[in-house]
Amino acid sequence: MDHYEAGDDPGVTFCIGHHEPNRSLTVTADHVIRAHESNYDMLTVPITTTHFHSRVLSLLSSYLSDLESPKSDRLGTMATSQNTRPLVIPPLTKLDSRLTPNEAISQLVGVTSSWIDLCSPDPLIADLSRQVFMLEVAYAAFCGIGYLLIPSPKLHHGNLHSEGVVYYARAVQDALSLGPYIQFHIWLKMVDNPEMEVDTMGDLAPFARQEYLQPEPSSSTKIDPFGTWDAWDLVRKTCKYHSRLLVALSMPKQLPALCVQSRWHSEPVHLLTIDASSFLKNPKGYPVLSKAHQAFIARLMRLRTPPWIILCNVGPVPGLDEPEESEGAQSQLSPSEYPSLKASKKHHDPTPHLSYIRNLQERQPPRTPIERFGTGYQDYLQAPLQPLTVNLESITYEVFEKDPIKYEWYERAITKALKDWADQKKPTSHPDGKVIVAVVGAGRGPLVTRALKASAAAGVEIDLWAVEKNQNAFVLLQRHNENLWDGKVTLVQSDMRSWKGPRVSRLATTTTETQQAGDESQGAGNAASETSASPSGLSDGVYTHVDIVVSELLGSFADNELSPECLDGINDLIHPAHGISIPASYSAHLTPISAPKLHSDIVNQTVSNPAAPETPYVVMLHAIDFLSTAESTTNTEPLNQHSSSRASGTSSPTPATEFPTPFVQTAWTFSHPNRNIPPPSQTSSTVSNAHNVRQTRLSFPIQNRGVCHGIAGYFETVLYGDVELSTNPVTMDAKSATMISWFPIYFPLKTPLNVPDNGEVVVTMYRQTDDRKVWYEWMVEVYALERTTPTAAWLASPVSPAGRSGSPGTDTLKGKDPVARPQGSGSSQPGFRRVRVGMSEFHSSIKEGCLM
Ligand SMILES: C[S@@+](CC[C@H](N)C(=O)[O-])C[C@H]1O[C@@H](n2cnc3c(N)ncnc32)[C@H](O)[C@@H]1O
Repeated sequence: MDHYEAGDDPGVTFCIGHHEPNRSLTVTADHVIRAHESNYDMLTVPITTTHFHSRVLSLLSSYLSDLESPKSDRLGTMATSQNTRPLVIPPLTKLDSRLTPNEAISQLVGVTSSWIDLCSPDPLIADLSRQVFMLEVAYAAFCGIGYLLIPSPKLHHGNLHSEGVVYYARAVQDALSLGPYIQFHIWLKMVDNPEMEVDTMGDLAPFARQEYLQPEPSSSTKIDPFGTWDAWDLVRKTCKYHSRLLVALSMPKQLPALCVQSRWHSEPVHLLTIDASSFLKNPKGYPVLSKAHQAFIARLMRLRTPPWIILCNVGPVPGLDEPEESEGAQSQLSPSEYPSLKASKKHHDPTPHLSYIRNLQERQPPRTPIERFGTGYQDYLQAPLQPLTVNLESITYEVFEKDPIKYEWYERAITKALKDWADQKKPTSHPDGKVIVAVVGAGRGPLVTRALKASAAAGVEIDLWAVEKNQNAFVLLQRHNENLWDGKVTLVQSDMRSWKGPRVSRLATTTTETQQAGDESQGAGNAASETSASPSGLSDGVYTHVDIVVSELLGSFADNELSPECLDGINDLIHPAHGISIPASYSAHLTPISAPKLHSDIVNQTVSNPAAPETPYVVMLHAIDFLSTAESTTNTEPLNQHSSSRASGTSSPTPATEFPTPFVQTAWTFSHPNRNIPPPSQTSSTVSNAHNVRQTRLSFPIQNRGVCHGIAGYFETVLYGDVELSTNPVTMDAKSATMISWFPIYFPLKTPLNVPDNGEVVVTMYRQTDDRKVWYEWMVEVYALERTTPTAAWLASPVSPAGRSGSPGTDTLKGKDPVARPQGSGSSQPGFRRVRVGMSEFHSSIKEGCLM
């Protein structure tokens, strides 16, 4: 592949904003220019003023003073007409907002009021909050605001936990229609820490009437690592994965476990807010972020849409919130250049947090060639190739040929096979003693070149044949044979399934003649034609076997581009005793994933393409979360999360300590030559493909609750001996690191399935065929672990986010994969049983099946 100079990479540019919660001015274009001069890219603005806040509070208190205490009606409901009598907030006045439609508006992120409580259990407070929110959204939309930051739902009300999030979600759903050009960012903490959720002066929450609150004898103060994610999940589901509904993630001083970081990495985090309190101080007293924070930011910045960073409570923008500071010069210093605070005044940096983040931007690790190769393909859904019915373009072959590993590994495999052939003194199928090698599906010929190199490296003479059905690529093969290969290769333009095999002369060969001969045994339509430099006396030639067949017909899920069917077509041509196929075998691997972005894209596509949710896609998986991981979630083993695509693009190896290792299992395997193909039926003219049907049912323990949107698929292949290729994230580094030819495959679920903590996902999958095409069928079941008898063990092992105590129903784990198995096996634990709590429909890609 191309070599990139480090200087070629423009790197990531951070977009950085400034948040001042009490900004009390009308932000104009001048202010924005001043912010730009200070090196900020944008500013936040509150939609309404303290005047509006006071107005709502006085309205509420006078209303409450006239109100009778809430009572239940005869049916025991508190929602009587008396209790829900509406309090209507009059429209905004000029004192209620400083926002005005001006040239600055596109550089602003509006912030709705944080003092409301859309989740309040008191219908009066919830409704009042909803009105405030709607007035603010409507006014922001009127002014032309494009981005809104919506403070998070309040999760704790006395003893009630997350009960009102659905009211919040419903209000956001309305807001999406009210502001049709606004992107809504729900401002969420990474974890739910009840102690961090404190009411401040003027908040509406404390006005909730006691009658609606549960008594609070033992209110839990336990941190729930997935508590805020749960709230987000509810909101985005209510809003049907709306494309304008995004996450603003607040980065805490103490980062949560990797499994929580991974979860947020898979969600549409478009704003990342960093409060001054999340910074540490370096020895010189300057604000810096911990290594873990830096790594998390680096991870987010490699996403297809990197989030904007908003700095909060970091002091004023010079000349804006505090005009006297405007003289201060903006500094851009590397950490070593940071002056001591005690240093002279001329080094005073008025925006040290911003300088640090800008410096961090400069220090982002350069993207690897592979990352650059895949730029723009992260989470981009591509339909798999139809290799038999569609002839590839030259540019597609060109992309394949950039792979720095694949061809190298093929050459190693062929070299080893030839050496072994010679060492084992195996007879050859050629009367001259040459080993007959056929590259089938030769494309533009890179494997042909490698086979010639392997022959030279091994010191073993070969008779080389190249078979290709793409007539356009065949032109290049002819040209290469003349210019690169010295006419040493016999070219056959044919579908390999109708090729009769190599013909050799019993006579000694010469290489003087080039001729094209119709294969008399073929019909005119699919005639195989040979362009041959040898042997001479072709008319006397006899068909013989191939000793080594070399092919590269693999798809992202191994067999999905019909390698088994194509190689079956030449199975009988391979020498029955000594013949070798490179690859010797290949297997499909899978694991369930959370992939909200892919789900949202497929939902959108379904409008025009009803088959969209039942299509397996080739996709460079990036914003995903592995639901089943093989090790403790606090594990920090290095891992490349993603592999690559068949087509245009590649994987993005991610730095170490990024992801818990996924639990990836083998679905099925194919081997070649296949000595077990049943003989053709006496009673049917069509050849049965039933032997290429496969089925599997695999169980995946789930540590942390989440949503299963679909299944990620990978492949591994043994080319020859110990020479292997892999896109499986668990083995790819060991087997074929930096290979770029394939992205993973993704089997979506029409309806995502929620999975509980310590749950289990069971995937059932088929490879189906009707002798004309091949397709896949898949379904997912979700199991929860139910306690049947109380045991001391259960009481002593509550659900732990940082390391599960056991997993249910792993009885189908057959230990096929050489990875550490998740601990425990819930179904075999005494006192537990598996309960099915969710199930997808059977999905089938028959409409998009691969034609044989
Ligand atoms: C993935 S490409 C590989 C091309 C080349 N070997 C390489 O590695 O760059 C697969 C090639 O096999 C060819 N092919 C697929 N099925 C075939 C068949 N049944 N008979 C002949 N060629 C086939 C395709 O046209 C394509 O050129």
